[in-house]
Amino acid sequence: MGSEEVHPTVNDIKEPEHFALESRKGNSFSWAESLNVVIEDINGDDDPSTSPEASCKVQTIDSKEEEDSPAISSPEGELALLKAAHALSSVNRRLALSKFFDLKGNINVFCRIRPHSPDEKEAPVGLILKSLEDEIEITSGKMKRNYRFDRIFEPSSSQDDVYSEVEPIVRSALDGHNVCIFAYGQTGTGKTFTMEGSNGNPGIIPQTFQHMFYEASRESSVRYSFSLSMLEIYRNSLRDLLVPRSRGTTDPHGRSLYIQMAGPSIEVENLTEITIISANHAKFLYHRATRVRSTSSTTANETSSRSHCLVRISITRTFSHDLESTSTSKLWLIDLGGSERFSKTKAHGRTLEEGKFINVSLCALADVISALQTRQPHIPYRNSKLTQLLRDSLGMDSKTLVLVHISSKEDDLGETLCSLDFSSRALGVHLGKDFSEEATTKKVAIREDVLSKMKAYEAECQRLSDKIHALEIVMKEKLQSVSLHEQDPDKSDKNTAPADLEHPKITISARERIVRGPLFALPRFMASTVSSRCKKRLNLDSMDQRDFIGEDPSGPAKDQNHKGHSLKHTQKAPKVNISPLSPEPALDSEKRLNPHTEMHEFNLRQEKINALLLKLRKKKPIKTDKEPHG
Ligand SMILES: Nc1ncnc2c1ncn2[C@@H]1O[C@H](COP(=O)(O)OP(=O)(O)OP(=O)(O)O)[C@@H](O)[C@H]1O
Repeated sequence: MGSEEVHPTVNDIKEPEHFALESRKGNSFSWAESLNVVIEDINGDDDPSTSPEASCKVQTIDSKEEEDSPAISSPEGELALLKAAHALSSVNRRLALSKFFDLKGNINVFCRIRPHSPDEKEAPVGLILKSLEDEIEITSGKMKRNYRFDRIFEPSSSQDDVYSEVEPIVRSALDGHNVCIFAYGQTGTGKTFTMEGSNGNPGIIPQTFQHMFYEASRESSVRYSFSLSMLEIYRNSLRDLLVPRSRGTTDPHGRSLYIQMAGPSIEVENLTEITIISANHAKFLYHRATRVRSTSSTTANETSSRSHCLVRISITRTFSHDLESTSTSKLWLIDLGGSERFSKTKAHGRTLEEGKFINVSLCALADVISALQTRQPHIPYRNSKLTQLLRDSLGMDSKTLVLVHISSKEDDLGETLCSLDFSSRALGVHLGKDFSEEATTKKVAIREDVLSKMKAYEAECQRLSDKIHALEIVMKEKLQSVSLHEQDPDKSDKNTAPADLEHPKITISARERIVRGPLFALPRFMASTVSSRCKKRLNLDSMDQRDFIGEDPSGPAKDQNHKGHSLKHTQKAPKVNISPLSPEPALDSEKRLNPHTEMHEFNLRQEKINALLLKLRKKKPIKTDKEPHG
């Protein structure tokens, strides 16, 4: 009997991403949990004969047993089982993440308090600012006010503290959700510091680049491709930051950017989009783009941002069981222009105009978030370019995180209260949320529990991935030694254990391996990486790889050195799509996840997994007679 007919393959079961997205509908949690028990039962972690280590051994089983347990009587079967377990852990992780957001809500508001800068000549008079768990208490004279947040970062909090709380939301963008992360606050309170960071103290944006590529390298059933766009909204008009700006025009090619509705999704016509091939590549492009951002000196900040700066990462996922099947999500990382009180900043002329535009669009954003929080039938997206642009990434199943920045200086009290009021609206604290101590403690405990489960599933995924890779290496070695034997039996006999030859079914020909798809594909370490595939396709005329591969281009000296390359590169036409993973355009609104189709697929796959597990359960322990190879 051909092994393909006998062995359940990962193609039957391996695609968890579709159904993971529908975790909130139906009973997927209990389903996943019960499957987990079954898998553990079969896998028998405590039983050395069925442990993944044992999978690396050549197994001797009688033919009766082989018939009964075809799935794991061979390395291929063992691999299928490991991949099934990996897929399941992956589902569990995604379900835990969805549950986490169910508990937290799709809109989260954090607060970061800026520390006093060491070079401030006199110690500033501070507000009596207490942060009690998730609450801030402001006392100034007779005034005392309390504000709630999902999370508060004290002045002593590090960039890593912040990113560890942001990480789940970035993870959910990788799982297919649209995500917006905003830095909001008064001028000079540290928005750019939080988003961008400094040398040696990277903020959310560089850490996200790093995280994305790390996660992509760990995934075996989904391939990711990422592309980057950057724009600013300056005085209510859009500017592409990935093209060089010549004096007096927003775009040397004379193109204007238009916001367009493409079905349910929003596109920006003429916006440059560059496929990014590594975290360093992304950082390089980011730093180059920020140099053309509109900034000027104000009383509050020497390099005050006079616009909203938006980084858009389009994440295209290609499912390895079906290369035709792709989905694209958007991750927006937004450094908003600073909110201002003109009586305080004494702004005039152009600076005053810029400030007005910023304030108007911030109000529009607050209105949209507030309408979403209170589930209004009408969401006023059209009131500003900012909210029009983010229409498909705010609301519905998208995740939103607002990081409100405040100063603890008494002098900034007015601005601080404005920012806190904005956050109250966004968080909906006055909308009858149950904030009793008991309810909060309970909620926090559940959240922690879900989060720790999620981390445990992540660790499990990693463990299984390692085992899969180890087994693939062993299989590959066997395959090589058997092909050697076929070419020159005398030579290869010396290297090949007789037991190997007793089990010729592991000798899958190269042709078969291709036909049989990803399960039997080359081990991961031999396959070309995203980066190498991209490199091949990349037009080296338009992009100097040395600019970003293996080096962090963020340093000013380096930026200078590469100015020539940058300019050359930015002359490219927009929408550079050199994705090696999908022949389709990186952005395909048609293929965005449809909840109904997803649910249907979920049910189908659930049935398949049940059938497979029933089959696997009949298996008896396998006797082994040889130590692992690798
Ligand atoms: N948490 C922090 N730790 C250390 N330094 C900080 C922190 N937050 C802000 N700063 C410093 O404060 C200064 C102003 O910060 P930043 O430029 O990030 O403010 P901003 O809110 O982006 O201002 P604007 O709206 O005017 O652009 C910078 O020198 C920055 O390095």
